[in-house]
Amino acid sequence: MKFQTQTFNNVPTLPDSYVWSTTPSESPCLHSIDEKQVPPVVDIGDPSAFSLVRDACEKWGVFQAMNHGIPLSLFQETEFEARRLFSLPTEQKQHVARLPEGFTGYGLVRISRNFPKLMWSECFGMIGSPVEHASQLWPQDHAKFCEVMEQFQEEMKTLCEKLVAIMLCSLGLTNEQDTKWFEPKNESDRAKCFLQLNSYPVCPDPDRAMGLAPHTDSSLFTLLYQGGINGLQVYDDGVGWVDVQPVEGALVVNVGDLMHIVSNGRFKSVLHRVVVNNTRHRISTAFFYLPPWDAKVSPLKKLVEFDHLPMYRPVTWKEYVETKSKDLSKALDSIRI
Ligand SMILES: O=C(O)CCC(=O)C(=O)O
Ligand SMILES: [Fe+2]
Repeated sequence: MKFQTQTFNNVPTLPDSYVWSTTPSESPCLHSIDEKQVPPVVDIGDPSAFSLVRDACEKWGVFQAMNHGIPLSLFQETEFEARRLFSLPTEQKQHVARLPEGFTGYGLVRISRNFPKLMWSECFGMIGSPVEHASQLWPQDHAKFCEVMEQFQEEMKTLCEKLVAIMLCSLGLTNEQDTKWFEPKNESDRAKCFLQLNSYPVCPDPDRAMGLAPHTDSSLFTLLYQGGINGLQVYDDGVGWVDVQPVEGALVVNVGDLMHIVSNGRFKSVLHRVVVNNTRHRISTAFFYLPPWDAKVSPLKKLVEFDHLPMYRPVTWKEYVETKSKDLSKALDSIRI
C-alpha cells in the first residue's frame, strides 16, 4: 500500500482514513502511577535480575533492561540516521518500498493489512546490511547509515543471546541442552534478527489516530529503543493501558508469541500499541529476535515435564508467520492443544 504523498506533511486535519473508532482517548490510560503498576526497570548485570525478569515476564510480558552494555551513543546515532531516512521526500522513500509479503524496505507496518483504518506511522525494515536500499536512497552518501545500522544489529544480537539465557535460566533451565528453543532444519541454522525503524510523525489529531494498533509481537522477544518520547503502551488485564515511560539508555524487552510458546505459557506475550502526539516526531527501533524460517518451535521439554502437558503443538516459524498474517488474534489459538 502506498501513502498519499502529502499525508504526513503539515496536514491541518486528520484524513478520514486515519480516524479510528476505538481511540486511545476513549480507553482508560494511565500515566505515571505507582511503581507496582508499571513494568519494572531491571539491572540485568545484577544477580537479582533473574527473579525480577521472571516476575516481569509472567505478570507483564515486558520489562526495561538497564546495564546492558550497549553505549547510549550508538542508540543516538541510530536514531539520528533513522530521522535522516524518514525526513526524505515520500516519493524517494517509495523507491525502496517493501514488497507485499516482504520484510525489508520502506512502508506501512506489516500489521496494517489486518486493520480497516490506516495508522499514523511508517517504517523501514532491515535484515543485515541495508546497503541495497540505502544506496538507492542516497547514491553518494549511504556509508554512514549502513555502518551504524550494521553495528547496531551486531551489538543487539549479542545482547539478545545474553537475554534469552537470562530469561530461560530464570525458569530454572540452567543446562544448555534444555534451553535450545528451536529445532533447526539444518545443522548450520542460527537464530535470526530483524531490525525495524519506526517513525510516528507529528499528528494533527492524536486523540483520534493510532500510531500502531494493539498487537503482540510474533518474535521470541523484541528489544525496543524508544528515544525520549512517550508513546508505547502495554495492556494489563487489571489496569488497562499503561505507559512505558522512556528511561534514558534502557531497552524495552517485549515478550513475543514464540517465548509464550517456548515457556509453555508461563511468560505472557505482551499486548501493546503506540499512541501519537501533536508536538514531537517519535522514532523507535524495534529489534526482533527470531528462529530460522524452517525451524520448529515448541514448548521446552523440561517445562513440559514439569507442567505435565504441552500447551502448544510444534510449529515452524514460517507456518506461524503465515497464520498470523491472516488473523492476528487467532494464531496462538490455532496451535493450542
Ligand atoms: O514504537 C514502539 O514503541 C513500538 C513498536 C512496536 O511495537 C513494533 O515495532 O512492533
Ligand atoms: Fe510490537
